[in-house]
Amino acid sequence: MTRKAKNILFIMFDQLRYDYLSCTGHPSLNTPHLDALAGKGVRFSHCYVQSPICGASRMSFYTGRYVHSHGAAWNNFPLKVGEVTLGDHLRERGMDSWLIGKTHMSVDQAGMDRLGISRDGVIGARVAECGFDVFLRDDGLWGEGPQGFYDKRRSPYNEYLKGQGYEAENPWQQNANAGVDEDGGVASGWFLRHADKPANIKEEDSETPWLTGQAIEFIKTQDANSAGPWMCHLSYIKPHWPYIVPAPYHDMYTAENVLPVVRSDGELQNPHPVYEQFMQNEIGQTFSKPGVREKVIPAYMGLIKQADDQMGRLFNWLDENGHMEDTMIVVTSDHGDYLGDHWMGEKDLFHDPSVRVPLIIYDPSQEADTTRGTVCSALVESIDLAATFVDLAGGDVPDHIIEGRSLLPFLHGQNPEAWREYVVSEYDYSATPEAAALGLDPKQARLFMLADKDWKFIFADGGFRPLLFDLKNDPKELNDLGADLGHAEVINMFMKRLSEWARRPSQRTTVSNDTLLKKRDGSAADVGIFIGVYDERELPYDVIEKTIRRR
Ligand SMILES: O=[N+]([O-])c1ccc(OS(=O)(=O)O)cc1
Repeated sequence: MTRKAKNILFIMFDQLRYDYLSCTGHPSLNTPHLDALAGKGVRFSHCYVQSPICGASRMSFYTGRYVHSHGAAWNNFPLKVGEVTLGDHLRERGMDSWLIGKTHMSVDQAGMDRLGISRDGVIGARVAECGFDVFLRDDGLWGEGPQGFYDKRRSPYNEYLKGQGYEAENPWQQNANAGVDEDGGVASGWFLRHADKPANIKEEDSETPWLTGQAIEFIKTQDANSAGPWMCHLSYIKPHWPYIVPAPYHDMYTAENVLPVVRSDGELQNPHPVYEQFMQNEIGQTFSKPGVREKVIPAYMGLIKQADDQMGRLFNWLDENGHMEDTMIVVTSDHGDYLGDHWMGEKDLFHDPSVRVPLIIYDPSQEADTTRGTVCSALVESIDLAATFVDLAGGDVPDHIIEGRSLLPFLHGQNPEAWREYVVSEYDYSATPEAAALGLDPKQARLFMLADKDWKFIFADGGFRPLLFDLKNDPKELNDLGADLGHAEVINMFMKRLSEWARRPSQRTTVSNDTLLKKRDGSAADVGIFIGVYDERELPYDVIEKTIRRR
């Protein structure tokens, strides 16, 4: 029997840097389970997200479209009701599309109201959840301040913890993301100085194992109902902040395992004004203080180690239940984490620690046997996954809607024709304090990164000069050449590419390219429209006799 991928398990971690797995080069963070998956599949070494911020990046994963196309450009900017999602494409091809975990999707309520779509119906429920059917939605940020919760939804995770006997009002905040201080009080994981404490929760109750258990339950249900084929988006919140992890992971790594920081004094001298603002924010300042990385990074590594162990648990279960034979497994992240590199914390800008992500794809199909254990260095964008999944589900990828390209040819040992020469990522910081500090109108607070293997170019709207990094000679991206007149030619080349990219027909989504090509052959005369004809004898006899001159 020929082996063939039937289902897709699309696993996303949140804020997982491309270089924090052993298979991507980390020298002391050992991740044998993810490494083993890479050994059975293909690891893509140059995968970039469409925006280094969660919400915008995810909407690109879930639509296969650039941020500039779908418009949901920052966290909680609603995704337009009209956007066609991965779920829509897959269901059309007979594959279900399920969610377990985080999407950061905000519903376009005004759009739903305008079209009279209620969330109570199947269609409305899917539109409100980014095209997914929801097995479990948990965005994993149950922070609570004087004005209430960041996330107004019911927290299924808190309900689970309360069911397990945790008595706090908000055990996500008081247990899963907090330790215990010297006086027995709550040592909140929001404060980085507590990152080395064990979280005050049983390891098996913490977020990553809990969600893994949910995934196993989901697949059991599918199996019991003989359902499928399915695409399941298993979407973890970790290793995203708060940086705190339960025992035994909290002290598996020490300051000695922390990689040397990647930053230079030169970056502080005359920096680009936008970069300067982000470096100067509280996160950048804190991560630049002595000792902070040494506190935080071991916890970040512990969270990844725990995630890898949970991958071992999940892959084992899949294996025991025959699903390693029929399920494509994809592992990636929505963006990275600066962790103090380049004097930055968080993400937001375009240095590799922020915009580059790990991507591993395991395809059980026989066609993929020749590429197992290989590394593909093609320039890949996160929007390529939607195209890949649609390709796997069957039929042509609708390239007038999905802007990414299928990676199946790479997985099957073929060389796709005319692969892209550069990747694009965008950042709309119009709603941030950094934009306010720079005195920018919302229209101006936008950045566009274009990168190939040699150069990374960042166009900054608002009248600023661009940024430019010579990746061949400065792979750590420490020397911004954007103001260097000697590089005018490279900058010009990228300005042309930006212009080419910006002109793509991204909004012509209601007519396929095939339809356009077919229209060229059709004649308006066939339907009785004769434009610019001087003499009826120019037309075929029967067109005239059977239509215009007919009595
Ligand atoms: O400002 N916030 O509320 C915020 C910022 C970043 C953030 O992280 S993200 O990974 O979900 O983008 C979540 C919330």
